Amino acid sequence: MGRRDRNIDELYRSNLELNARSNDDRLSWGPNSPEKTPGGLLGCAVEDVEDDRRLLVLLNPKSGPGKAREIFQRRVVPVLTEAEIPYDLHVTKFAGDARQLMRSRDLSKWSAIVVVGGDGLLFEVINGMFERPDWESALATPVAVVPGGSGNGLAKSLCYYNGEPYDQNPVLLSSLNIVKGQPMPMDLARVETKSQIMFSFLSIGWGFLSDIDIESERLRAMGGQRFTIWSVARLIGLRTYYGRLSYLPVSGHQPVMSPEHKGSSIPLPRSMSQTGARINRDLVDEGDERTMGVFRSRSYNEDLSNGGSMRERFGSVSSRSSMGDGLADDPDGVVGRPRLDSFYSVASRKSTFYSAAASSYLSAVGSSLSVSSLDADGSGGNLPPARMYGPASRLPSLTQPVPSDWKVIEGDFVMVHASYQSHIGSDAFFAPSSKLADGIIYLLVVRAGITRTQLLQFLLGLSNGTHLKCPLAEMIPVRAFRLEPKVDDNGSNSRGHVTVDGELVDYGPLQVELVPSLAKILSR
Ligand SMILES: Nc1ncnc2c1ncn2[C@@H]1O[C@H](COP(=O)(O)OP(=O)(O)OP(=O)(O)O)[C@@H](O)[C@H]1O
Repeated sequence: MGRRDRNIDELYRSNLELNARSNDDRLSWGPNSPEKTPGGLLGCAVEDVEDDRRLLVLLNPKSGPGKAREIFQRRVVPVLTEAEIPYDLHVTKFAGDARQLMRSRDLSKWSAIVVVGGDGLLFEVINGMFERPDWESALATPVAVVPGGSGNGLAKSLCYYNGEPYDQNPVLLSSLNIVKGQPMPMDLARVETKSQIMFSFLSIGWGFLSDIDIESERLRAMGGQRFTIWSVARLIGLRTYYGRLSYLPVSGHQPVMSPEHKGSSIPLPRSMSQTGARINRDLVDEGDERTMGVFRSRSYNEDLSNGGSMRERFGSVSSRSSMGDGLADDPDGVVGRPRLDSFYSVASRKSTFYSAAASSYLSAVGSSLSVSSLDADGSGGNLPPARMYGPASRLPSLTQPVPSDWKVIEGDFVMVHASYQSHIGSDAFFAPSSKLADGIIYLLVVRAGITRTQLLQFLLGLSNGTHLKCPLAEMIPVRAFRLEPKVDDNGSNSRGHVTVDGELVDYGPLQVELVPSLAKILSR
């Protein structure tokens, strides 16, 4: 172990001791700042070690309670300085800024992309990577997270996977992941709605938990507390939503549910067509043709276990919706189903482009950043229209029936929530069995009929992973699923919300399939 490593380890140990002594001042590293400690945080000479790492740090000053700048300057910079890792900092100016940056920059300049903020900022970064024709090589650049948001589900999950005590000092642990971590494969979910394709690293939700997430936005200044307060409000005004859930179970995995649930009678499903629901009319019209689909789950599972490059496994498709041609245009040919839909108004994205030149920068010693290194012409005005690239779907389209070996449940739900990480928030231990790259979506289903008391028990259990003892809460490991919330005749959403990684998406049908090990994240 070199001196630099020893210094970082010492930093880690001394900070844990510091935290044990004082819970009031976890920020306290002493008066260090990059300007004040040109020789490193501990004032030690550091050996010259061959290290060509350079980070791009994206910081959302509006994350959570708005402390991301302070967190970065006081607690991350000292670690990077000690490790002598130079970085370029971009402070986001508006929602979508990080996404545009990821779409338009030469990522080969950086060894990793560090997100200082919440899960929403990482969602932008990942989806920006998929807006590049070279998405596959973009995804080879690992991401890293420093928790500064309200939820911070991925940061907490990483600590859980590594057996580290997140609550003692999440920022330090995340910083150590950056300087000492290795790129680890991470599953992503490909999500398709009627108008969008996106890639998710954390969760997808409909109903109760998503309602809390979105409706508590007005309490953002409170940080994570906002979820607790709004949970009480939603418990009092408990809502149910009608819809249909179809899923492909992971073979060999049994659903996890409470003993009470196993014996309880669940309300019988109603037929969607009899209710006059507008959901997926094609499915109703096509009737038994669902067995004709070529996208059988058997081949889906085989795909999952195959090796090879992502292109070999899935093909590659770009969605060119705004241009209206609706055809997949991958020059290498398309293995999967061509995309017919599209999204993103090209005009609106262009009009909201801001140059990175307007951002402020900080640099570790010896890493001063010239503005031009981020934004060559300072204008940023010549971006190509946004398109979504990435692996093609192996599922039937949203308007086609699901394969015959999928399971289907229909009726009233309190929530459906899915995740591929252990934690969907720093205090929401959603899927204790989940791993970073296990190829599994954990699908939590809570049907109508649950009482407020039971739901309260569920919420309390969510902090320590005992929520599945709650009657009517069922956790199903799946490879893919389709959610079809009933949309009112007037197109409204019955006050419910659908979210992807905590971001609001259109209320309507969506389809999700896990793509194993699609991204890389720095972890130990
Ligand atoms: N400068 C900015 N001003 C306003 N919004 C921004 C800015 N930069 C990013 N955003 C948007 O803010 C949203 C929330 O950001 P972020 O995820 O960092 O914090 P959070 O929502 O508090 O945390 P979490 O997602 O973990 O709950 C994201 O959707 C992102 O697009």
